This record gives sequence, structure tokens and C-alpha cells, in this order.
Amino acid sequence: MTLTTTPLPADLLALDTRDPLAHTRADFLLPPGVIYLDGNSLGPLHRSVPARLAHAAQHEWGDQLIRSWTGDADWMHLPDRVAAKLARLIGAQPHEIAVGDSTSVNVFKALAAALGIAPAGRRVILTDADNFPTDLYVAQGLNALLGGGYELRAVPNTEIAQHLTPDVAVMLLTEVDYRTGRRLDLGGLTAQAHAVGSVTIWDLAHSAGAFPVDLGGTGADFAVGCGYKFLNGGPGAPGYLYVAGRHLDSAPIAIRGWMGHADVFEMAREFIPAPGARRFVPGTPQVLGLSALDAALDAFADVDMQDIRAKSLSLTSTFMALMEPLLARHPLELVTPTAPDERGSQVSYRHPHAREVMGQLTARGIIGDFRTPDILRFGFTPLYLSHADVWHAVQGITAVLDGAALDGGVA
Ligand SMILES: Cc1ncc(COP(=O)(O)O)c(C=O)c1O
Ligand SMILES: Nc1c(O)cccc1C(=O)C[C@H](N)C(=O)O
Repeated sequence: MTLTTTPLPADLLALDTRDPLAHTRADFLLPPGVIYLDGNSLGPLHRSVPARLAHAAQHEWGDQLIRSWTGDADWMHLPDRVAAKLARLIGAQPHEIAVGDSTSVNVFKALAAALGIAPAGRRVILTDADNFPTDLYVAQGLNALLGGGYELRAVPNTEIAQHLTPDVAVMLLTEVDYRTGRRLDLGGLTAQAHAVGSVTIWDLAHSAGAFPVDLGGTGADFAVGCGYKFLNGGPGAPGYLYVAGRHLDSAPIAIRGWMGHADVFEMAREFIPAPGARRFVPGTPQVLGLSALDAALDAFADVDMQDIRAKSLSLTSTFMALMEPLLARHPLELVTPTAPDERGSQVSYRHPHAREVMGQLTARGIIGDFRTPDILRFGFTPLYLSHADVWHAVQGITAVLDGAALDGGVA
């Protein structure tokens, strides 16, 4: 990547100098010459992960073989240990979290459970028309499986509140929109949903690890999320399902498996659920993926999530301010809300040649995302990004947008 020679403004240097999270950058193995603005899609490699994976493969698997399920490695309880680390980040109790499976599978488990405890006779699943595709597809598929008797009411995310009517069985929302970065009011919408008797499911894919989440305090019923984005668990890292403690005994378990049984090796014919949300982990835990996630979560051990949020807002507002002059001379449109409460940890713009722009940025080592149809998406992760990174990224974006190739028009 070509770094600009324009000096870093003193105010940005000052922000980095007094950054309480500056030390955590050294914990991530980022390649030189890269400004990584895509940790909201795949978090980078945490320093502790390679050794942990090597230990899990060579010692726990290679040497200890099957003994690791119950021996020192205690693979059997690895999902529970990861749940304990995750709990603080999302305002949950460890026993309310089932770690394992993809987020998509967890959406299925959550929706089946939520429909099972919703008031009888309700037939509406309320969601965001622009929700991440997997959430929409799972709802469509589960509805088909249940005989098609539900209406999937998909409305703009700015109109959720007015569609929360007493026929809504379940409200299925993603807190932060993956395209625009708009953050919904999790607490407020949960309260409104409860006021009309609806059950809530929150997809925290772009929330957990990016800012504090308080599932317990807001009274949310169910939640799901990814392990490989802001939690840095690595490609294909296990996701998780949150079930509020008050629902554990009544929420139906759609995928019952032997690993969710109270006594796994009893091999009983009857399913007796394990205590806590562990009952929602149906099959054999994904040990290698869980090991990486377990190690990566230590990045948050000594970090105050309020510091993460404060720095995230500082990084995103700095980025928006530095980008502002470009909006006057390029067909760029900011689609992320400027109000701090209404955005997550990403900033997105529409541009008619967004795909080509992101291709050129990536070639310069400024890695963000293109999302259909015309979105340039930049994710900001406070654990390893600085205001200097933001400055250099905007210099690179300026060079690409002002460059002849795009000015000439890209098909
Ligand atoms: C909001 C949201 N939900 C779910 C997913 C997908 O989860 P998975 O592919 O792990 O099932 C993603 C991203 O891939 C996402 O952004
Ligand atoms: N999960 C992904 C994958 O397996 C490959 C490429 C990208 C992803 C993503 O995470 C996409 C992401 N959910 C998004 O917000 O766009």
C-alpha cells in the first residue's frame, strides 16, 4: 500500500496518544501494508490463536486422542467455557448461551423456539425487509415446514414500531443493518414488542464485540450471533444462541441431539434436556473452531466495552468527517446514520461504481467490502484500528476516487 505523505493532523494524533485501547493492536497479527476495515465480516488473527490451534491439534487430538473429550482438555465442556467468556459481552448469564453451529442454524433454532412460546393463535413473524438474507430465508423455510400458516411481514426497519400489532407472534430483527450500519433500538423495540405480547429474536452478528449489548437488562427473549466477525474466532467459527433463562424450560428444542442431553453417555431413548442453554447444542462440538474462538475471546478479557464503544464512535465520526469533502465532488451518498445512537461500528456509502472502487482500494491494501447493489462498506474495530489508520484510509479513498480510471467512468 502507498501511504500518503500528508502528515497526520495533530488532533488525530492526540486521540491516538490518549487511546486506552492502543495496546491491544499488538495482539493482532495483521499483515504489513494493510488497513483492515473488514473485521465486521472476518475478524483478523489474534496472536494467541495459532499456538492454541497447534496445541489442540498436536497435543489434545494427536497425543490424547479420544481421551480429550473428558480428560484435561475437557472438550465436552468447551462450548460452556466459551459461553462464559461471551456472556459479559452480551449481558447474558453463561447458562443462557449455547455456543455452536452456524448463525443460520441458530436462527432456525431460535425461531422455532420463539414460535413455540408465542401466544396461541398469532400468525405473524415481523422482520426487516432488508434483514440479512439468511434470517429471511430461515423464516421462509421454517414457515414452509410448519405448513405455511405464518405471514412473514417484512417492512422497512424504520417502520418496525408501527407494525408491532397484537397479531405479531415473533419479531425477528438484526440490531445493526449489514449494509447501512443503522442500529435499531434493541431495548425500546423489545419493550414495545413485549407490550403487545410478542416474542423477540435479535441477530447480534454486527453487535457483539463491537459495542456493549445488554440482553438481560433489556429483557430480550432470544438472540443469535456470529463468532467470526467482531469476536475474531476465525473463518467459520461457531455461532451462538441466547435463550433468556425464564424461557429455558418452556422453549421447544427443534433440533434435539444427544449432546444436548442431560447425561450424554447414558444413551437413553428419551431426551432429557441438559440444564441451561446447553440443551440447544445438538451435536458434537466443533472443537477446533471452538478452540480458536476461545483463545480469541481473551482479547476482551481486560477491556471495558464502554471504551470500545467510545473509540468506535470516535473512529466512525472521524471517518465520516474526513470523507465529507469527497461527497461534494463524487457521486457518493452516506447511508449510515450520523446520530451516534443510530449506528453500529461501520460506515457505508452508495457509489455507482462501488464494486470497482472497492477493488481498487483492496489493491492498495485498504480492505473493506462491496455489498450489492452499490454499497462501499467500511468496518471499524477499536481493538486494532487507530485514528491514523482512518486518516490513511481516507487518503487512499481520495486517491482512488480522484483517479482517472473512475472519473472516466467504469462500466
Ligand atoms: C446479520 C447476519 N446474520 C447471519 C449471518 C450469517 O451467518 P452464518 O453464515 O454464520 O450462518 C451474517 C453474515 O454472514 C450476518 O451478517
Ligand atoms: N460469512 C461470510 C462468509 O462465509 C464469506 C464471506 C462473507 C461472509 C460474511 O460474513 C458476510 C457478512 N455477514 C456481511 O455482513 O456481509
